[in-house]
Amino acid sequence: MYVQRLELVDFRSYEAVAVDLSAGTSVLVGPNGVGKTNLLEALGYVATLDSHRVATDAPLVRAGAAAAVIRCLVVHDGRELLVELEIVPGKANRARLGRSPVRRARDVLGALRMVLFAPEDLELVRGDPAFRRGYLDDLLVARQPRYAGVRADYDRVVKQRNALLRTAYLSRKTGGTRGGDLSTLDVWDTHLARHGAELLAGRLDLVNALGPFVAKAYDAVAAGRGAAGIAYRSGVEVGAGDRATLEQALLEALAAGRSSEVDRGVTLTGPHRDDLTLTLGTLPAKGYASHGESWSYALALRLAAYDLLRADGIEPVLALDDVFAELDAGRRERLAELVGGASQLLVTCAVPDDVPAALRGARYEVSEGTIRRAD
Ligand SMILES: Nc1ncnc2c1ncn2[C@@H]1O[C@H](COP(=O)(O)OP(=O)(O)OP(=O)(O)O)[C@@H](O)[C@H]1O
Repeated sequence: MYVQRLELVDFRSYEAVAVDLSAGTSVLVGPNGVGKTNLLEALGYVATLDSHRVATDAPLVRAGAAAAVIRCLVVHDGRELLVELEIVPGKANRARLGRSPVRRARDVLGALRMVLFAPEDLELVRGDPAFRRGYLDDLLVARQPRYAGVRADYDRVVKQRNALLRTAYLSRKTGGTRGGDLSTLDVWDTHLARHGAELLAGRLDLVNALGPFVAKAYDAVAAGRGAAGIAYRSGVEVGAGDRATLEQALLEALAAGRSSEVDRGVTLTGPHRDDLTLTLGTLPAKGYASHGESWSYALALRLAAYDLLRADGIEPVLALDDVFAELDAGRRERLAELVGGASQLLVTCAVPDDVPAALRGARYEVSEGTIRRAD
């Protein structure tokens, strides 16, 4: 799979830009702040409907504009597919596939599979559990796009259940008599357990499949200095990990935790509270790993995602944002060997000499608002 053409209108710093790309390696070169990452972010948005940098859409739209458009032509198995997204902050995205409108933006997921590694990924190791949950769920969707629906259903149930608990909590706190009715909570428990079990089963399967790839990738990146291990940490007893057992376990955990949820006015049980534990040797990576180890770990998580998708028979686009400047010469060469065979590899850098010679493919110069092929 590779992106043949990318067009942006009012996306981030770009008023209007178009670039033709090819399979193999492309290096995007330019001084700091000219918009290199913005290009990768746009492609990442098409692949996940999310930015790797911001939680809301407003910053993605060029300052002063009302909406942004990302259009990209993806070539997969010799067939071309045009994907178009219009981002209007505060509203649902509009999307087209092959020029036909689709009902929901998430119907485009799967059209472009991409793994993006960026400096922000340090948060995968050092940050809150939400970063690691996001990593797992994005990969789940990249492998099986139907999980986008599972995730959306689960998020909706948690939101509505939280609203109910919160209204009751506030009503009690203010001594009111209205809004304290929790009679529908049992129904929400059933929905939460059903959708939660599906999401949880998907994540558990994923972590099982991913573990060996993470260990191998860390070993390759860090040259044998420590063994990386991942484990899913759930608030419920996962047993054999099948959906029926998980659904039952979630229902029981919700029943057991109901009084504290009512006391606090929030849903405390379910996959939205789980985490992915990362270890190096016998120690947790979070809180123990050095900066370099954390960075190698984050890179290993992305490379493992890339390798797992390839093992599934999907050849995703691989993008490395500002990676080489962080690495010593040995690690640069090792990484170049690991990623050199990608069907499409997009690399950004401010200093071209940071990129190993083995990766000097097509070269693009990025300057304020423009991009041009330079080789
Ligand atoms: N919504 C927006 N409207 C206008 N400009 C924006 C918007 N969002 C970001 N920018 C501008 O985009 C630029 C950052 O672009 P980007 O992060 O792609 O830089 P970069 O080339 O990757 O830089 P570096 O090498 O430092 O990582 C900044 O100048 C920023 O002001």
